[in-house]
Amino acid sequence: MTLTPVAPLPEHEVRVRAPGKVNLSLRVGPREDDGYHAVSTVFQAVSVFEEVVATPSEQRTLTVSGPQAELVPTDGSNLALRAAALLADRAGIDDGVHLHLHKGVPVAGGMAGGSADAAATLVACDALWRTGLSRDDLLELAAELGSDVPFSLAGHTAVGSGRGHLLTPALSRGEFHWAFAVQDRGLSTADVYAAFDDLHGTALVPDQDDDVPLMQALRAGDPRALGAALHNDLQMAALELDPGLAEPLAVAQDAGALGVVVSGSGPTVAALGRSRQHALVLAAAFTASGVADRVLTAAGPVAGARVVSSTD
Ligand SMILES: C[C@@](CO)(OP(=O)(O)O)[C@H](O)COP(=O)(O)OP(=O)(O)OC[C@H]1O[C@@H](n2ccc(N)nc2=O)[C@H](O)[C@@H]1O
Ligand SMILES: Nc1ncnc2c1ncn2[C@@H]1O[C@H](COP(=O)(O)OP(=O)(O)O)[C@@H](O)[C@H]1O
Repeated sequence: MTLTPVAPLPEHEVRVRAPGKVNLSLRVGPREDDGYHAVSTVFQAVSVFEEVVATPSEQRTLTVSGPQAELVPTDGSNLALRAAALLADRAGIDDGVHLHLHKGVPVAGGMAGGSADAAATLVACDALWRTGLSRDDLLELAAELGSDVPFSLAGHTAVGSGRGHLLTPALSRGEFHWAFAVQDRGLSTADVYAAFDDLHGTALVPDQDDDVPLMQALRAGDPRALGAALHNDLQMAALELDPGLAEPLAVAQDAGALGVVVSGSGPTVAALGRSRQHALVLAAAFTASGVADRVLTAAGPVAGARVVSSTD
């Protein structure tokens, strides 16, 4: 009798992709007693992705690759490891996991890369460990990890209230095309909110009615109207901390962007194009003028954190 060698089973591996975001509108109210500002924001998930690969392991460990990987902490402060620990705790699991993050979203760039890693890790470990938690349970854990994490899980287009963590899906037609001017230097979200307080003192409570034209532009799939309605209350604070951001803002305007805005707390600058082709023209203008360390193009909206492959 001859024995046919059996190929080893592939190691169980779950691969999840989660998108970055741009805040189409970010309206900031006063700082509340919990230290957070009440916000009203309209998020759009864009096709710049983080990928998280989760495999079983004795310990909980992490490796990182991609542009700016050296800027990402690999200790317990990493949002992905915090997400795995929180999920294990809530689900009563003490399995280890190895997480590999491949970063496509700028680090500390105002596009929620860390939040995307956390959301992707919740989805990956939930699948690996078969926790049986519901989507709503995962959204609750996401909100504990950070204000932007629920949106990274949900994706598409949504209005965020509270700290930005309470989401209402918003209607949006068609695709919008963006060019992003990315900087190697990051901006700390906490510092930008503190600079906002210094500039504005007692901010007004944000009013969602201010975003009616923006919501109409989304429903109509009208990039010109969307460009005119882009708004970011943190932009002045980001410019105060990083005056050099005036340059990519001006370059995009001169190159005919339909609208240009600092993404979230910055320093990434987002420029809206008329079409995919026009977004490439805007990206070329960023590159030619030397105002960005890296340039990306992307389309939105796209889905939130999703399993892309699983060996089991
Ligand atoms: C500005 C925004 C816009 O979407 O995104 P980023 O630019 O960071 O991507 C968000 O409000 C950031 O969300 P996120 O990055 O998840 O922040 P968190 O970890 O929750 O908070 C980091 C710090 O930011 C400040 N913070 C955050 C959210 C909020 N509504 N008010 C705040 O004052 C607090 O000082 C907090 O300690
Ligand atoms: N998985 C992660 N990826 C990136 N940064 C992380 C991660 N976990 C923790 N951090 C820390 O969070 C900071 C902000 O991260 P990031 O989410 O990229 O930016 P932003 O909040 O501007 O969207 C980083 O400077 C880094 O110190």
